[in-house]
Amino acid sequence: MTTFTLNDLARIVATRAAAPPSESYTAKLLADGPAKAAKKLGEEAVEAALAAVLEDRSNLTAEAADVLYHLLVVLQGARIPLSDVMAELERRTAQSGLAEKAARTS
Ligand SMILES: N=c1c2ncn([C@@H]3O[C@H](COP(=O)(O)OP(=O)(O)OP(=O)(O)O)[C@@H](O)[C@H]3O)c2ncn1[C@@H]1O[C@H](COP(=O)(O)O)[C@@H](O)[C@H]1O
Repeated sequence: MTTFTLNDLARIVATRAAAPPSESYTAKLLADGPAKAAKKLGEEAVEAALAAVLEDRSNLTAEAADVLYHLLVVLQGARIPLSDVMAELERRTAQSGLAEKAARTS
């Protein structure tokens, strides 16, 4: 059981964003512009979805890690703090997803 959190990784990403692109994959992705990190996020999400369909647990674990890391890089590039995303998720806990969907589509 690890104590490492998404917050810890977000802090690492924020720190590495300021590193020279030659020394950091995070900095290189961000230096290449928002479309590059967004494209990587999409690719990793598709790979994670494929692993889920194939019921490949170890690959899904690895691809899920890639998705979360690249999502944090995209958020860093957009200057959206992880806490804003968590606040949105917390707001949503007030209602079930099905109830929200029903309210939106009726
Ligand atoms: N968690 C990650 C992480 N997950 C995945 N990756 C990188 O994401 C890339 C995944 O893309 P691919 O598998 O498609 O590999 P690729 O072909 O090399 O990628 P491209 O050339 O297409 O960009 C690989 O280069 C991985 O190393 C990550 N790079 C960094 N981190 C974290 O960020 C920290 C800082 O890293 P740097 O910014 O490199 O210092 C690290 O210590 C980690 O904690």
